[in-house]
Amino acid sequence: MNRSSCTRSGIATRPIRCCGECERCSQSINRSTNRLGQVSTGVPRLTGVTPTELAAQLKTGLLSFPVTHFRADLSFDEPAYREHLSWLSQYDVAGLFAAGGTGEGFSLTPVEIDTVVRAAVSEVAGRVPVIAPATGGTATAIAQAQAAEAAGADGLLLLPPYLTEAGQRGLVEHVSAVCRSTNLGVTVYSRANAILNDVSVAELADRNDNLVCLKDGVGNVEMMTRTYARVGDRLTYIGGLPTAETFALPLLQLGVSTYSSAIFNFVPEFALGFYADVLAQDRDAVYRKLNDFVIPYLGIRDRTKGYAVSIVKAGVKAIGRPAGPVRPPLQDLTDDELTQLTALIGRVK
Ligand SMILES: O=C([O-])C(=O)C[C@H](O)[C@@H](O)C(=O)[O-]
Repeated sequence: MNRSSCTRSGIATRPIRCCGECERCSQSINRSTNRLGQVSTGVPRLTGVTPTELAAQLKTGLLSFPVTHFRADLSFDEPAYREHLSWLSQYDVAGLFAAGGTGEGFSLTPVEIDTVVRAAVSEVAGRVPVIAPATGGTATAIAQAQAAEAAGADGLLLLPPYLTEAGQRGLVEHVSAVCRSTNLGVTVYSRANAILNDVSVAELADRNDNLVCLKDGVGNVEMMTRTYARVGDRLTYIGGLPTAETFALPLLQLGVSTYSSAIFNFVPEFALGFYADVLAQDRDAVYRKLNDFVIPYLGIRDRTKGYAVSIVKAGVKAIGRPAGPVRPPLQDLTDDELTQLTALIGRVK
């Protein structure tokens, strides 16, 4: 990208891709590196969006968590994935989280995650920030963080490590080690076996300048209230419970300004309309849409564990944009459930 086509110069938010050469972009890169004061990974930033800029950007709109496309043999189907991102790109979102939970990041190898992230970075071409996943134990998550930076991702989503339970002190050290390993802005996902309390979130925010977002996958009103009371606007708060629309209106009152939308994959206009109603705090419209679609959708989703992801792949199939099967240990919806979902989607499309 040459200096004259740098899309960051002269605009406040989107698009965010940086040329890395013009005065504004060089300053941005230097400011980011100096301000973090952390050990450099030796990997040059490819985008120049600072952690602070990323946090500000993510709260300007809905967040897209695309499914990851597989062929019948369960290999990654990059052309179909890219086509899906290209189709979704006509809609206005604030960020794209590649290979997150909905994207079955937990079922991808590190090499596959790198391929998916690079495909997303290339396809999105700087229109919105691309956030890459990091998961597993600390060493694995650090390796993924560094791969994400090298791939040109704009941020990192740190997912819970697998299997083991952990205390708050251990979780703080895990998250801090990953933050120290990267210049990218980090979103930590508090969920499952890695639920952070308010004291831990505050300590993490103090210790790690590049920890910029907390994604809440718990929905504990007291804990969210305590967290916002203690940490305030130092972080951007992202609603990340399964089918996040369900909780979006009440969580807005608790400082959670945006959320990850899995249904955006197959009913993007409905998802964006819902988000607009939430922001406008239009209770009647939100509850109408919950009754029309979201609550009946939960009725199908809750039939089997793991369906929160499987039903999204079924949704894209229902609208004629199949993304292939889910990988085990998830299982696909039955034909009967797919028929019910297709009818439900027909009510709001
Ligand atoms: O990492 C993920 O995909 C999530 O857990 C976010 C989802 O998009 C969730 O918020 C949802 O199902 O709406």
